[in-house]
Amino acid sequence: MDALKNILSPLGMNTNAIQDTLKLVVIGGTVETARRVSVSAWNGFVDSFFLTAHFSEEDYPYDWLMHWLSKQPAWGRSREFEITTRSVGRGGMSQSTSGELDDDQEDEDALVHGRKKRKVAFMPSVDTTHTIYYRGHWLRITRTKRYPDYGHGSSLKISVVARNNDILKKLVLEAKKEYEKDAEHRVHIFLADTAYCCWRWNGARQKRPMSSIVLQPGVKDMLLADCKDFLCSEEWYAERGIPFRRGYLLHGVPGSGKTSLIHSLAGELGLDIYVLSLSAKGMSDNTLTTLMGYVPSRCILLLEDLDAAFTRSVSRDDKSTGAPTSTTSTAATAATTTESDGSTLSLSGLLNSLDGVAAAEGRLLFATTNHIERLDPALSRPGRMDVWVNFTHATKWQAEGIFKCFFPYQTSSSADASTSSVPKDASQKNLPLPKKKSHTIPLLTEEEISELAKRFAEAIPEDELSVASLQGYLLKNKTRPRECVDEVAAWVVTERETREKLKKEKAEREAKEKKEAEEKEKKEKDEKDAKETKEKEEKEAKEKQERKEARSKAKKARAEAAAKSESSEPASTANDASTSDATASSESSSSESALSSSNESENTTGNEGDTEESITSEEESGDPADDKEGEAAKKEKWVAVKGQPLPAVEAETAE
Ligand SMILES: Nc1ncnc2c1ncn2[C@@H]1O[C@H](COP(=O)(O)OP(=O)(O)OP(=O)(O)O)[C@@H](O)[C@H]1O
Repeated sequence: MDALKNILSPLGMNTNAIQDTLKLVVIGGTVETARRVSVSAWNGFVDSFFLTAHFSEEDYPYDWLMHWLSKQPAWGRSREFEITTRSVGRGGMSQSTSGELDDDQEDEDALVHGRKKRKVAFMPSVDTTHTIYYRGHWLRITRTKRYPDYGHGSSLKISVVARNNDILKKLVLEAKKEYEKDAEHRVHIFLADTAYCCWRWNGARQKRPMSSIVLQPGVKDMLLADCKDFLCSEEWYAERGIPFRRGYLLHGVPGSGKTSLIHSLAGELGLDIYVLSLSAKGMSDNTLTTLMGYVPSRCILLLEDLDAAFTRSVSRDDKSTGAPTSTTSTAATAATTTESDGSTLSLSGLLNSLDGVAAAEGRLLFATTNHIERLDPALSRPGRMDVWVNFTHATKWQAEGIFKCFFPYQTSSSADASTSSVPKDASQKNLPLPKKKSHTIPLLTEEEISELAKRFAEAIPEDELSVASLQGYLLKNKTRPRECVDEVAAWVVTERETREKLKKEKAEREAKEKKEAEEKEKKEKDEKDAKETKEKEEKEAKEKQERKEARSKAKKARAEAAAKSESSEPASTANDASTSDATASSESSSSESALSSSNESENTTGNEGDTEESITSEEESGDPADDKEGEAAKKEKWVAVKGQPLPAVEAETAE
């Protein structure tokens, strides 16, 4: 302190005030450090007595626990809330116990201004710890967000003071049972996320009763029995060494009930549906294999519009046999197709992921397609697609069935009642009763409905209209059963006309597109040809120009040589004859060497020069102006080499 005083005193500062401040800093720091150490020591001490379980949002137990917690009053009494309109967990269940903001909780389906009321629920906020008493133990529960910036990735931490983890096991089991009980009436849908190579829960749909699907007699029963039989035959498959998988190929016209049947089967069998689109952006062999590896054992794996993936990008390498291949060969064939969006998928990759080692056991594979003829036989062979079902346009039998599904009838006991009765018809026995009267449907007797259904079916042409279009017509007339039958014949005519019109328009559009494509192709070809011709002409002109320049250069050189020899001539005349001859011959040889050097310079371009020279001599003969110049040059040369025999000069000129 004294040392500090010594330092500060020359600066003229109030040393007492600074000392006090420093004391405060030191004391404060010591107290805070002591507090932190004691808190962490206490936490460590407490944690040493606690068993802790972590539940991640990506996995099912998180949903079970969240669902269970939503039923716990203590969870609902939390003093810090997150208010949400989103349903909690995959079950789509809101936090019923944590308090609803709606006044009339009973009227769940009520509409406000034509929209369904949104339920607002309280949820304990993240990063707060709640204590819940459960079976003689205090549970400390904390919900945390692992990636707060991205708004997802919640996890749950449950700690309990206990000797072993039995209490946690019991808790998870109980939560699971409750969750499954509540989810009994729903089908969970998961979609493939190609970006993160995982399955994302997409919602829970109400189960669709099998009776609402109208197919040819026996088809539904056959499929249901087959699925049930498969699901309980694991041992049978294991004993025979057959992979425990089964594939169903539902093919046929659009709007014939393929997807609806799968949803209905999932509800009946209590399975979740995992939907995979092979033509999804970023789908590759590796992504597909990884996704297949994450498919749980008892579920429905749905590959929709299988042919669409093939027309888009999937191709099969020539060598592939369609049998399961090794990873190396998959990687090799993966390179066969690469889309601009980065999707790389090969048929070998698809086959490999369907029944390779990483493929899940115990799953039911359902694939739908509108164009079975486009599928590779390796994909649809037994073992991959064991059961094939063809879906056609509506038959009269189906028309009758779907009519009965739409219009419930009254029983004799409730003849005067204003509500619909429970249908007795076997095909309608599973139809849920309407919760409340939403529109006025006249209740007809069973006989009348049967009669109307028959008349309706008679008016529907066999195997011409899709069941979806019949459903559309019935939906439009859902409150007018009698008028619906009276007007059906006219509707069929209109429908035919519309279809014809659409067909014609489509044909015209296709023809137009084809014509446009052809014209475009022709135009492109013409443009290309014109461009090529122009380029050729330009090249030729350039070459000609270059040759001309070379020629004029050569001529200039010759002229210079001739001029030089002319200027030296008077001097030579003064000398004696012998000297003159010698000089002349030496000049001539120098002019020759000048000429030959100019020729050499022309020839330095190699082969091109050779060609040029031959062309030049041809051109020279054809061009009168050049001829004149040539004559003059010859004359000059003659003057330059006079005294030498003419043929030699000519020969040289020709050179
Ligand atoms: N056989 C059927 N029984 C009952 N409803 C049907 C039937 N076929 C079609 N529908 C109705 O038509 C609509 C379309 O059916 P769905 O999507 O199942 O047809 P799809 O064959 O899968 O068509 P796409 O091949 O175009 O996918 C649904 O609303 C469904 O209720």
